[in-house]
Order: sequence, then structure tokens, then C-alpha cells
Amino acid sequence: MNKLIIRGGAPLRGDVRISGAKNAVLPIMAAGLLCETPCTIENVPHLQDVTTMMELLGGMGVTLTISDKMSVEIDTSTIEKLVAPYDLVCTMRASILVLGPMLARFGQAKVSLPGGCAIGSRPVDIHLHGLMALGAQIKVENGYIDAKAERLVGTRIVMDQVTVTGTENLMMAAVFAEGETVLENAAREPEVIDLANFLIKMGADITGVGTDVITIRGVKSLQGVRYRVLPDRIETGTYLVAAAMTGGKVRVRDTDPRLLDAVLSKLTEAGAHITTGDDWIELDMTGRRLHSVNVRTAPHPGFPTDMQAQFLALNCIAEGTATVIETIFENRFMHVQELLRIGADIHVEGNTAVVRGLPVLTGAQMMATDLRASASLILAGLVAEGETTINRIYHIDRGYESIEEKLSKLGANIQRINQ
Ligand SMILES: CC(=O)N[C@H]1[C@@H](OP(=O)(O)OP(=O)(O)OC[C@H]2O[C@@H](n3ccc(=O)[nH]c3=O)[C@H](O)[C@@H]2O)O[C@H](CO)[C@@H](O)[C@@H]1O
Ligand SMILES: C=C(OP(=O)(O)O)C(=O)O
Repeated sequence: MNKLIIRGGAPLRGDVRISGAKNAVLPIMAAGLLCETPCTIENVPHLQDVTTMMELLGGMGVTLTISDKMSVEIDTSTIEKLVAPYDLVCTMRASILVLGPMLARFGQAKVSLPGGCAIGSRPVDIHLHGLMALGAQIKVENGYIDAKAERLVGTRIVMDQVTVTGTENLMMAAVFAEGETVLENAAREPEVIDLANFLIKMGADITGVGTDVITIRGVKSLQGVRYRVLPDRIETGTYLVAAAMTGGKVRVRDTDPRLLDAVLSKLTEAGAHITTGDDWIELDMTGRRLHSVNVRTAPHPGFPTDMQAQFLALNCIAEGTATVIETIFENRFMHVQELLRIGADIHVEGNTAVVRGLPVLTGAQMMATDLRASASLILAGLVAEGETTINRIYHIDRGYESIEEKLSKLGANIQRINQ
């Protein structure tokens, strides 16, 4: 099993390029199913989840061409099978995003139920209720969602919780629906906006994007375009936390500071000096003291759940005691048990972790349990005394492109062992 070995203590310095956003490229690739002529997606990150999405689309008969190292052409003219099988869906929850587009364009879809994962139960009832409101007949049998619709008809759908993939699935399903669909209590995440911008560029009629009421008026077809995926705000935030924790100075490039308001404000509160340009953010922690910061996750524009684990790691070595409250997923503290192994002082009760910052952590063996948990263990390893080994590192490859190379270039002592 692959693992990472880190010798902590080096302050990170230099520039790092941010890749395209995982949580934008996956829905955008799924949206390629809606288009009759080929479309090309640019700034595609080299991630395991992208490979899985390519396998999923390829398995349906879609032709995928990697034109150069960061763009993928999607051609649906060869599609032959409208099924998303269990073995792929179970490794990547975002597979559920093919349901809305398949139903919209072909009037049928069979998608394995995604089920839960390490961070929580992750139901899809809001997706299914919304599709039924649009006129789909849905059966859940033998672990599969079997959806059919002779035609979809626009309607008003009030989602009882803010759901990112739910909003994305329903927005894609409604693109060809007759008349007007109104999605209320819609997610406002930048990745939802990026997907909508892609659909609009292809010819969809969507307004209200970035607010909690999105209106979609049905169109007849979509045409292929070239589209560049937005930068990954979570990867950006992770490198900034790494710079803050190690007392370094790092400039993250090819990113967008406007995507990270809540995170940058917390890093400033933690004592970092932050400067920004149009497409870069620089964090300087040289000679400054790291203070602990309270965090409460919330849908955008609140503090992102995907940055919770990284800030929990930061609080482990900051001055003071902080509370970290997770409001999106009931079980997103899997990293805590592992952080205790390198000496952190954390107490969890329900959805709240109380973290007392310590001057030193000491290297140990740890086990990564999910994507952002893996990131938090790496961050802790970068500051721990001695050697830290992180096992089950495959989770990190789902969402961080070449993380050990990027960190090494910034001066970290980190090595991947493939066994
Ligand atoms: C609002 C939010 O922060 N969503 C996060 C969620 O998106 P993701 O799209 O995976 O999850 P949702 O946004 O759908 O889930 C938000 C909440 O709604 C609940 N729910 C969702 C759908 C549904 O049909 N029924 C239902 O009850 C979920 O259990 C969860 O408590 O995980 C992603 C990966 O970590 C993050 O990038 C997203 O920022
Ligand atoms: C948990 C994540 O991804 P997924 O929803 O694909 O599991 C994430 O991006 O942090």
C-alpha cells in the first residue's frame, strides 16, 4: 500500500500552481452528456476522480480524447449504454451527477445508489424528489436508481436543505424541460456557478446563478464549446494553511482570491499576513505567531466543510483553544483519532471538536480515512518533530494533483513510497 513519509519542520517557501477544481470538473464532465456536438474542457486536473469520471463516461460509450495535458474532449455521438455501475459509483460519489443529464437528454438512466461514505450518510432523496417533481418515474431496486421520463416539465422545486450535487443534478435535468423550472434554496457554491456558466455557454437559459433561486427555461439542444474549469479553492486553501502552519511564505498562483473569502478571513484572524492579486494569493507567516481560530462549517459563502480538517490541524499547533463545529456531515472528524497519535489535544462531542493548541507535535504512523482528512494529516506531519508516516494515501489522489511534488518544491521533506 502506498504511503507518504514526512520529516517535519521546514517552513514552506516559494510559488505553487493551483489545478482546476475537482468539484467543478466532475459536474462539468457529466454535463457533457447533454451536448450533441463535442465539447472541450480545459484546466482539467490530473486526479483519480477525473479518471473515474472518464471510466464512467467511457463505459457508456462516450468518446473521450485527452487533447493536451490539461484538456479533455467529450463526444457523446457514440453513446450506447445509459448505466452508471456500482463498482464506479462506490468509489466516487460524484457519479450520481450523470443521473440528471442522462434523464434530460435520453429520457432514461440507471445509476447505482451512491450510499454513504467515511464522512457520513450522504442521502440523495432531494435529487430524487426534484426529478419526480419534474415528471420522472423513479424506482429504487437492487441498489440502483432506475429513472424514466417521456418528457420533463418545468416546475417549482423547494429543496429542504442546501445541497450542492442536488442543485447541480436538478439544474442539468431541467435544461431541456418544457417551460420554467425554479430551484429554491439552491446552493451558491462557486462550483455550482461554474457548472451553470458551462451550461449557459452551451446554450442553456439559466438565471439567478449564485443566488438561492435559480430559474431554468427549457431549450431544445446544447452546442459544444470550449470551457475552462475554475481553480480549486480547496487546494488553494490547503497550501495556504500549510504555509501558515510551517511559518513560511507561499504564493499560490492560477487561483482566484474571490473564491476564498471565509478562508482568507480565518487565516488573517490566525495571524497570517495575506496579500492578493487577480489570480494569486500570498501568505506570509514569517516571524508571526499562529493563533487558534474557531470554525463553523456552513454552505457557501460560509466556511467550507472541505476546509474543516485542515483548520483543525492548524489549531493543533496554534496558541490558544478553539472550537471546530461541523454542520454539514455527521461524521467528518475521522482525522481526529489519527491526529491524537501525533500528540494533538482534541476532544470531540457531537459535531464539535475542542482543540487545545500545543507547541509541538511528534511524528507517528497515521492512517488516512478520507480525502480532506488525508490533507490534514499531511499538514500535521509538516510541523511534527521527527518522522510521520501516512498510510492509505490513495484518498489524497482523488482530490490533490501531485501533492508531494508541489510540497517538495516548496521545501517540504516529503516522499511517496509505492509498495
Ligand atoms: C452544502 C455543502 O457544504 N455541501 C458539501 C457537500 O456537497 P455534496 O453535494 O456532496 O453534499 P450535499 O451538499 O448534497 O449535502 C449537504 C447536506 O444535505 C444533506 N442532503 C443532501 C442531499 C440529499 O438529497 N439529501 C440530504 O439530506 C446531506 O446529508 C448533507 O448534510 O460535500 C462536498 C464534498 O465534501 C462539498 O464540496 C460541499 O461543499
Ligand atoms: C469529500 C469530498 O468529495 P466527495 O463529495 O466526492 O466525496 C471533497 O471534495 O472533500
